Amino acid sequence: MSTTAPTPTPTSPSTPGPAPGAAPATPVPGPGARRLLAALPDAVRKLDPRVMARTPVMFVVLVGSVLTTVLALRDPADPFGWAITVWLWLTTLFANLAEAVAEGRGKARADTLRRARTGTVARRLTPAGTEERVPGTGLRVGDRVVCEAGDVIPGDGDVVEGVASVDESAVTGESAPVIRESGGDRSAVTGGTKVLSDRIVVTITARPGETFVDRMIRLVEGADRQKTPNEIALTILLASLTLVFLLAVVTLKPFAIHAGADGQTSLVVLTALLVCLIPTTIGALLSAIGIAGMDRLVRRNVLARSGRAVEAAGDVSTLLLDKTGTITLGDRQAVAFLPVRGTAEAELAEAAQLSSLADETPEGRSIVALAHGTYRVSARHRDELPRATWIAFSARTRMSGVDTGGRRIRKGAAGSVLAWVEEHGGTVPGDARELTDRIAAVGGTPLLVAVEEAGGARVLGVIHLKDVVKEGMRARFGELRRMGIRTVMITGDNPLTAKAIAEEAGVDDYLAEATPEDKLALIKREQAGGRLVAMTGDGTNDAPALAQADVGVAMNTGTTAAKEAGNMVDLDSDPTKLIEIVEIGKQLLITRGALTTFSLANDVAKYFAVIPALFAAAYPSLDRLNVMGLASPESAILSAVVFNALIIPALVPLALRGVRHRAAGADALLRRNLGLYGLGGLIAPFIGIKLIDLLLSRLPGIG
Ligand SMILES: Nc1ncnc2c1ncn2[C@@H]1O[C@H](COP(=O)(O)OP(=O)(O)OP(=O)(O)O)[C@@H](O)[C@H]1O
Ligand SMILES: [K+]
Ligand SMILES: [Mg+2]
Repeated sequence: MSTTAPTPTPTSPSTPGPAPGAAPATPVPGPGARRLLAALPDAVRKLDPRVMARTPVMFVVLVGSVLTTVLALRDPADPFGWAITVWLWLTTLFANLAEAVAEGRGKARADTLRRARTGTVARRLTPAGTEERVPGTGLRVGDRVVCEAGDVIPGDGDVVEGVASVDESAVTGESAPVIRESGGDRSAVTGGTKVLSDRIVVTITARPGETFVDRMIRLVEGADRQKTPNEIALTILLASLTLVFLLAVVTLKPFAIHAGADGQTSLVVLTALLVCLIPTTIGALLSAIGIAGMDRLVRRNVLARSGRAVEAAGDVSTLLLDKTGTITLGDRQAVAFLPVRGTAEAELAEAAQLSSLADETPEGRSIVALAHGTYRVSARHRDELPRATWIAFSARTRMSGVDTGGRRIRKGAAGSVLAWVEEHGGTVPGDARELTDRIAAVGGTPLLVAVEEAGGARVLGVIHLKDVVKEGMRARFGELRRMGIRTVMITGDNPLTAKAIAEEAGVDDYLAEATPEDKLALIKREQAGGRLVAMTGDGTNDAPALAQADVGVAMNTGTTAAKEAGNMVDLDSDPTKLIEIVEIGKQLLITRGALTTFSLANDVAKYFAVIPALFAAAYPSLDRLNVMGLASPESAILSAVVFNALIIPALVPLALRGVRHRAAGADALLRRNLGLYGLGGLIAPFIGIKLIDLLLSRLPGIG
């Protein structure tokens, strides 16, 4: 992980982090009776017709329950009517219970997060530069606050001054401290986390009540949950099927009367038949499946802002990653100054230091440290040069530097600095290329240093910035390949460095010298080909691309801009987390597909129980359909209703856990699961209904 301080052993990227705030020793309670019981009050509350109306299938069951209740009250001596009534109410309740249990997990997590939000006192800087103490809730966007060792950071913001190690475990559950610093791609801090060492100044970027933790709480509680386009489509399909069955059952009514059943019984029976035929199983489990998918992500320390992004992850075919900080540790440190022939090492080191005095990026700071520490250049401070013009680094110019005392010094990407030298009438020494290529070939980033003074412009030499590929990348990218996902590294760095890192990390392809616009264009091009694109990044220059991608995963270590732009944030800042995200997305799609198939197949079997029972008296030949040999018409119908109700809680664990699958193409998985769950759905009711019938036929009044 890019942010883990060296002292404690960092967790390997493949280990999912513990749940936010979860005590590591306590086992997570299973889907036991306790959880069901805890969810019961919520399930009852969800009987509100306005809530039920969001799931048309279950709304029909609710109406059916009310109807049979009225009928049972009119004929209180009929045990059959009461039995059907009770089981229809249970069907409705079980559906609500499924959703309530799924939501229950998030509620527990929200409670632990709320504790991270307890009131803090902020040390706000006044315009005069003094400190004043204000409550954390009184902060406004743009306020600057000071945080020192031991302080809890009072709100979300960006570090504008200093470096500090921060304990973010209150939010991420990860106990290893992380580095937060101004200038680079690791500048964002989260309110509620704790500074462990040093002093930083933070500019507040979020209003109280709209912080990251606030949003996280709303998210895990499902308060902002909206149906995804896929869920809406499936809900419409289920509603249409329900309507078709409703019409079919209504047209059965004259036949039923003709068959000799008296009007009242036939109404109960027809209601029972309708509930058996409509897709209640999937109707009951649909929202629980979606909630469980989001929850699985949260447990892997990924926050998804929309269910739609989770679904898209299941279909992603291209993954774009930025290099620095995502594939590499991102702590680009200067390790050597290499002068061109005819230039003294000391002159290069001095110029490199001077050009970096105001460069707040990690690269800039490391250059100053190297010049002073290893090359013995005497220490300077920017305040000694009040008349200097400092040129800040930007991803577009790829250069930074200073104009001072008649000298202009620039350092930056080779292409940019060479262009600058030529523009100012200088010539490029023959060995400049040689030096940059030598650094790039080993995966380092060369920064060319050049100066322009009275004598003209010239290249002084090269700074070697070293970066390290994160551990285990190659194996994880191999895994993505097996899932059918192409990985492309995009970097602002030069093609040679990009090639070296791409080969070492094992990505399929790379794009070098990419500007933010290039990154965006690449995503649009992939999408135009009908592919769903995921992007992981951390920098402000990644933000447009993160926003455009179907799945934009921002590293938690990254800048606020990146985190705002993406639709997911990985609290562990592990770029290969996408493997898990894709798996969870696939699992969500497959689970929904499998349970829909099961549900539809499952209803077919109930024809064989209910239809023969309904018409047994009038059309004895229909008894051939009674393949299950059910005891009596009443017992057959009740058995079907009971099975229809019980299958819901029986499938809740599967809906919450998700259907297991291996790394394979989505099509193959889908086909396999359709076969399995279609067949299972067809067979299960025959066995289940027969067993229930055997039990029921022993009860008085039914058998
Ligand atoms: N502080 C700096 N001063 C001058 N030049 C720099 C500085 N930092 C980086 N560069 C140069 O600018 C190039 C682009 O840097 P930048 O950080 O924008 O890349 P990036 O697009 O974020 O890369 P990646 O996508 O790999 O994270 C670098 O390859 C380097 O040559
Ligand atoms: K059903
Ligand atoms: Mg970057």
